[in-house]
Amino acid sequence: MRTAPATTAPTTAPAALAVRDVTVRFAGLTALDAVSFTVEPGSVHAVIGPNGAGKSTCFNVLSGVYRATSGTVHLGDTELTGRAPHRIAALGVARTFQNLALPPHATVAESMLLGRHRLTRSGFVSTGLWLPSAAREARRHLQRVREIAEFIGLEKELDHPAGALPYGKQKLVELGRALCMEPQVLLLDEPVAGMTADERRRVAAVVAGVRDSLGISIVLVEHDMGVVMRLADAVTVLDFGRRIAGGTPAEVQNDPAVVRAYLGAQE
Ligand SMILES: Nc1ncnc2c1ncn2[C@@H]1O[C@H](COP(=O)(O)OP(=O)(O)OP(=O)(O)O)[C@@H](O)[C@H]1O
Repeated sequence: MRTAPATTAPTTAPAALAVRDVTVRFAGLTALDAVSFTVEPGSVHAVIGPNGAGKSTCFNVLSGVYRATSGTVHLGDTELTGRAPHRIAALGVARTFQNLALPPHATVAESMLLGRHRLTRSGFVSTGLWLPSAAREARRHLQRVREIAEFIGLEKELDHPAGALPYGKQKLVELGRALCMEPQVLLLDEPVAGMTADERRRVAAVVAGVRDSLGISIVLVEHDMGVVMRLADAVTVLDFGRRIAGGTPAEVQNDPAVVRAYLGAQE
């Protein structure tokens, strides 16, 4: 992996993502029950738990897809609770999807450029008329896309159709697109699911690089315990919608409640 590209994000102090007493109820079922945790700036925070524990629900609340029944989510002083997904993205919380969500015929560069949309000042009219200011802006965005592609090791594929790349690289394109939004927080939904061991290692290295070189906080919902234990600085463990443990990977691994939850899930 290359050295980190300088960020063009606003130079505000990195903010913590604070989840406080978040409850989500679906018709009689409590999917999340007063869950609290804090994602420290520049850390990888994993949310784990057996099937049905509430991980996806938590992810969907953070990204604005689900509305919490009660509780709050803040990024620094900014309240994210109840905002629409595009507003949350604009406030600096970008996400990737569990299933691939790339436009079918776009190149890697075009797919990543989509992530620049909210940072684009020129409207469609000036871009369509190819005004010099719009052309300058387009060049700047493309340059940034190139830097990020280099950072994630996709610079050679920029002009390839994204959909024709191997699965692992397509997932990296999605990650690149999210990085193109210059987020403060990146939400990764099972980033290594369905990957080969090589692809998993590569994605894990890129995620570590995003934290270490770009200082972006990462919330990781992931089933692969090897990846979680290697990458995470902190782990929140959910079971039946409740937070049953939290701490470093080593701490939660030896927590009797966590062991019980996972053993119970295998019965
Ligand atoms: N939209 C929904 N409507 C009704 N119930 C839901 C909805 N989304 C999730 N649930 C329920 O909430 C609970 C938590 O589900 P969730 O998908 O968040 O768990 P998870 O930890 O992500 O599970 P998995 O590891 O299997 O993906 C489950 O009982 C699930 O059936």
